Amino acid sequence: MKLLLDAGNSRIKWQLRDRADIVCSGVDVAETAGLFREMDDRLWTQVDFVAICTVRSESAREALVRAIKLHTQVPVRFFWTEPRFGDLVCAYENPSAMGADRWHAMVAAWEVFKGACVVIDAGSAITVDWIDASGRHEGGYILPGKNLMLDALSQKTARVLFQREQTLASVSPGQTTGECVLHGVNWLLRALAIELGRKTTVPVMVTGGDGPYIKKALSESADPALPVRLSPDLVLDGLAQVANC
Ligand SMILES: Nc1ncnc2c1ncn2[C@@H]1O[C@H](COP(=O)(O)OP(=O)(O)O)[C@@H](O)[C@H]1O
Ligand SMILES: CC(C)(COP(=O)(O)O)[C@@H](O)C(=O)NCCC(=O)O
Ligand SMILES: [K+]
Repeated sequence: MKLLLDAGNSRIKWQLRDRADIVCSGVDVAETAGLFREMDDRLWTQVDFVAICTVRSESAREALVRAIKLHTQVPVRFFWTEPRFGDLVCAYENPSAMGADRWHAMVAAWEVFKGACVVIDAGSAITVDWIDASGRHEGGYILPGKNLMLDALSQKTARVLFQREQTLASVSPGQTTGECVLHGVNWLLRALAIELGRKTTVPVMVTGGDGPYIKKALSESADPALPVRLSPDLVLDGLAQVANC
């Protein structure tokens, strides 16, 4: 069985897969021993390969390897952005500079649609990437995600004081600082989805922690005929494909 990891800037998501079956899974913020609390000794003996997609720092990458080596000595391999995978071709002149999460998300989306599509990953950062009908990556955008926007406001202003409430989905004009900030960020995410829905004629694949919010806004605003698919494990799906498991 293959252990697959997607180490994003906020959270590390992992799954133990037996081909397409997800046998065990977990998520945590840090690469500590507790990351794999859902695994037991019996499952660890069944792991024969570890595949990792990371956008974290080099020191975090090394810490992750140490955390894995506490449990298993099987090969651990990192997968980075490649110039191409099958028909999918990276737009970057220097593909290794593009986040490996973006690449593996695109690999998985291309496998699903096998045609022109947009991939939006609403994680710590929000990334939007376009693929044309031939598999050529046309390019994309990188924007701050919801938490990063809230962090920027609380750290770079003196008097914008608010509590975080992740569940608040309203976009009505706020009447307290907290409402103004939280509704404002929701409004921006919604505006992004509406703009995407208005401009896009090709299927949209959505992933990331704030993916459900983007998907909902897209579904409410775009042409009902526009295919919009939410796939929370998109990066792991792409990684599984590239790692050939
Ligand atoms: N339990 C949660 N912990 C952290 N972020 C969450 C959680 N639930 C939703 N989110 C949202 O998800 C975003 C992070 O998404 P995620 O896909 O985990 O990021 P990354 O891939 O960068 O690690 C945050 O901006 C936040 O708004
Ligand atoms: C843009 C990202 C920060 C997104 O990461 P995430 O929000 O999923 O943690 C990551 O893909 C990254 O570090 N990219 C490197 C720069 C680039 O893609 O051009
Ligand atoms: K992201």
